[in-house]
Amino acid sequence: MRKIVIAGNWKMFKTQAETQDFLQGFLPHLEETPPEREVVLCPPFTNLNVLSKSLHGSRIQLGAQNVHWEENGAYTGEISAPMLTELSVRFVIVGHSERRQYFGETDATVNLRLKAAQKYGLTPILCVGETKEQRDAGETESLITSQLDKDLIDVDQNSLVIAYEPIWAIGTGDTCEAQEANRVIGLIRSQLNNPHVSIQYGGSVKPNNIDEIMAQPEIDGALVGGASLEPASFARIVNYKVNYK
Ligand SMILES: O=C(CO)COP(=O)(O)O
Repeated sequence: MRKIVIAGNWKMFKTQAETQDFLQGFLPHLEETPPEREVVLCPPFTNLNVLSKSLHGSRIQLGAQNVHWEENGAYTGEISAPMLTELSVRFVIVGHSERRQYFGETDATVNLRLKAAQKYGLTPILCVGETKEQRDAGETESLITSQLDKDLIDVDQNSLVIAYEPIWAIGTGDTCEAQEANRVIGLIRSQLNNPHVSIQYGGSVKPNNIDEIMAQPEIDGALVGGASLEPASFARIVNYKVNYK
């Protein structure tokens, strides 16, 4: 069964105090959220502890934004999978384009991180997607195929979420047309060997486009950046309406 997974990627936003304010505004809205929708928050590492206590017993799942492939060691600035699972973290974003672009993440290190996450019972959210230049050059399909081929070597597709995040749509307000996102996600699905993998769309998901995005048959959820920082807008996203016309 493909699950619906709506995840907020907070990137490098929110102190612990701001996180508490967010929860106060956001949690009441979850009463309207259909139970089959998984709601995930991926805050900065520094907020995981406070969230793991505040969310105990709540339906919100915790996610991290990165994980190292070793269990421990001399890797200044990195966090390991056992450190995350101790805080009840269930998901981890791996291979986000900002990690690939600014921090030297490669398909080889993405692959190591995916396998380490799974080894410790974390469900990775693998991000793939093309730049504007690659899209304009007609390279979207080949780029995504290459990312999937390399990233998923020896990765268990029974415990995996994929996010299609076209880089040109991230933080730009320039959303990928819902039908086009649906087409690319269908293509990603055709390259997997497990039909039950949930595949999200990410890139300028907002309250005013979530209904159309979620109406697409191939799209199983969303990875939301900016619009997940504000309680009312993230609430509208997780409470998307299914009767979109
Ligand atoms: O990168 C993203 C989620 O991982 C998308 O960010 P925005 O929703 O701010 O475009």
